[in-house]
Amino acid sequence: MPPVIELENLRVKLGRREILKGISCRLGVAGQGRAIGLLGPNGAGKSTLIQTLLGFHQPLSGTAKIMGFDCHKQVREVRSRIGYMPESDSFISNMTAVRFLRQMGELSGLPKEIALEKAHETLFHVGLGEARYRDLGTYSLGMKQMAKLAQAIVHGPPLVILDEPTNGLDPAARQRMLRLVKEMKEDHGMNVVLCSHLLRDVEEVCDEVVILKDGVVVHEADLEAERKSNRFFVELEVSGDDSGLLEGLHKVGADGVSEGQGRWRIVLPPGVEIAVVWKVTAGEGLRVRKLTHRRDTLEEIFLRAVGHLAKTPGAAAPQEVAANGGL
Ligand SMILES: Nc1ncnc2c1ncn2[C@@H]1O[C@H](COP(=O)(O)OP(=O)(O)OP(=O)(O)O)[C@@H](O)[C@H]1O
Repeated sequence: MPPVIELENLRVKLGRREILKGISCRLGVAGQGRAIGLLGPNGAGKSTLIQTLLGFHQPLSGTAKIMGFDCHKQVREVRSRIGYMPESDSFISNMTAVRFLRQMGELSGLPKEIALEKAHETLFHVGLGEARYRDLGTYSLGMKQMAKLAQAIVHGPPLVILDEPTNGLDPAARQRMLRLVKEMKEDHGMNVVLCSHLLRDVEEVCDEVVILKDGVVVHEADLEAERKSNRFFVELEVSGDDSGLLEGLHKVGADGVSEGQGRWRIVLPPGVEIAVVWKVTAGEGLRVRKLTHRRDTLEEIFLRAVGHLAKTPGAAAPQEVAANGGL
């Protein structure tokens, strides 16, 4: 199956600065509803990449393709297959939602009557049915986000790019937005690119992630596969002579790093249960003072990729970072 997005040594220059510095990756699978998280610290080049996919920037070299179509040379083919929800508002404020959506549908190639029908249908779908005849300028922030989502999907594109879709939403509205995104991929087979600073959102809906930093891809991860693998990270504190602990761990297929003073960081591979840690420590005659375990989170994957966390468990982190679920 061909990828939905295919980047081949993509370089993009804005003004005199090279922003994307040779990006190559294959994301999504045509015909399968998958969500791709696009992550990166501020200034990494995410918006530039999105704008290049939408055909606004001519690559300095290399190519960007969507479903096999070149984003620069075949803009019309590409745009008819993409729905785009921008981060900033892009409404005509004294226009009703239904009229706005009909126009966006028409601009995306739908015939007039079909565009009107789809406008009504989509506004009901995102929960704005009752407010569809109101001017967009009177909408609350949450309603505006939903209207932006609606205009991105009104023409039923196979690929939807969402830039910070949960920005400014309260918890209930955020859940509704994420549920709609999941439905888009699971029930309608759409591919979704989700660009967000909220790793929790990406973790909740995405199947794969690509992390950019300074215009290059620093990490790609298949979250689906990571979720299936049962890798556990264990933080252990023991008292007693722990000089034989590492060997004991290796014997059961686990690995660990001593942080000194009885503190250990241990990685358990798939299929190895936490109980083995108790067994090994008992075998070594050690007293367990503390044992906590958790899975590798997307936050850790992200921080490692952008260089804020040590690459191996137990090694000192080069920089302190706030671990609050956002970037
Ligand atoms: N028109 C432009 N001319 C020159 N440099 C630009 C232009 N637009 C953006 N840049 C620079 O390109 C770099 C990448 O910007 P971009 O907006 O793509 O990053 P981003 O990952 O989307 O960041 P953020 O998360 O803050 O939105 C930044 O350093 C920015 O200052």
